[in-house]
Amino acid sequence: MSSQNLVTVTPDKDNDEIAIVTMQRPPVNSLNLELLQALSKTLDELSTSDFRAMVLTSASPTVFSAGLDIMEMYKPDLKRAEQFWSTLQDVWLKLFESNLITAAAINGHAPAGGCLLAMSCEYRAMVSGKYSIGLNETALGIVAPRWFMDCMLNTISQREAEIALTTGKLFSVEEALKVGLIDETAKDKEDAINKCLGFIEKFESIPPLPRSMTKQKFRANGVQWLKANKQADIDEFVHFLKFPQVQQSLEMYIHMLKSKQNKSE
Ligand SMILES: CCCCCCCC/C=C\CC(=O)SCCNC(=O)CCNC(=O)[C@H](O)C(C)(C)COP(=O)(O)OP(=O)(O)OC[C@H]1O[C@@H](n2cnc3c(N)ncnc32)[C@H](O)[C@@H]1OP(=O)(O)O
Repeated sequence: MSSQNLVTVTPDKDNDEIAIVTMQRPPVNSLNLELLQALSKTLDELSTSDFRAMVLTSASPTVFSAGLDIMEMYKPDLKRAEQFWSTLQDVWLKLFESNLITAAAINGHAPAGGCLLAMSCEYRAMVSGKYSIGLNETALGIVAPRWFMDCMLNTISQREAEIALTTGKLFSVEEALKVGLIDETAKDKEDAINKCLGFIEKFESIPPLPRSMTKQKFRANGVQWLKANKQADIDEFVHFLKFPQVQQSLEMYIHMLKSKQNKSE
């Protein structure tokens, strides 16, 4: 699939000022460099378009996004790893600070980087079922960067976030609702999108500029650090990937994912 098709933008059928942004990198929307570049380009285009709101969702029937593509971190080409991390930073900044009203229709699992994308939006509706969401990095032997933590702190309490991150917790849908990691549950993807549209409707009579400026002021603390430390954060990521223990943990995790597949055959 060409990178142009990795993300689609469709106006909502009843309101052409709302963009339905769909990630479609089968099977699990793992965030590789090309999907991140497609997301980054889409966010640039939306920021200068007539759209005033967006709903982020996925074309997969059971996965919103499986997070970062582990193959980008396992035995990486270091130049590509730099570009990969820099693009992830850009996607986060563009989504977290977007002028648009942003909502996520989480139609399946959203671990790690998938959770980050959802938390970067202003509102989350998640389909009920045996899905999970959270920042599970420590369970994989890796450390979520500071700005992932800041993003979670914009969503749930510091205490819940610290316990969740240190234990690598993946929340069930019900648990996520209880701590406020998601705002509502939905019965299916269509219902999740409708709930996002309901959230967007709240701003019908609010002028867009003061709205987005207010949002950005709330979010400024989280983004200031990354803006001031972008290159240091990239260097830390690349340095981190060079540790043999990190590569071993990733190898074991990849093995676990593949053997899980074999077991169910
Ligand atoms: C600056 C300081 C240092 C910073 C250090 C790094 C910080 C890194 C920050 C974020 C990290 C991440 O985002 S890591 C990714 C974390 N993601 C996960 O743990 C999820 C892993 N996947 C799953 O649990 C499941 O796949 C699923 C629940 C999402 C879906 O399950 P399902 O049964 O539907 O699908 P399969 O498990 O059979 O998977 C299908 C297929 O996809 C491959 N796969 C799954 N996830 C990933 C992934 N994240 N990256 C790459 N590939 C993935 C899986 O292996 C299967 O592949 P094959 O069909 O080839 O076997």
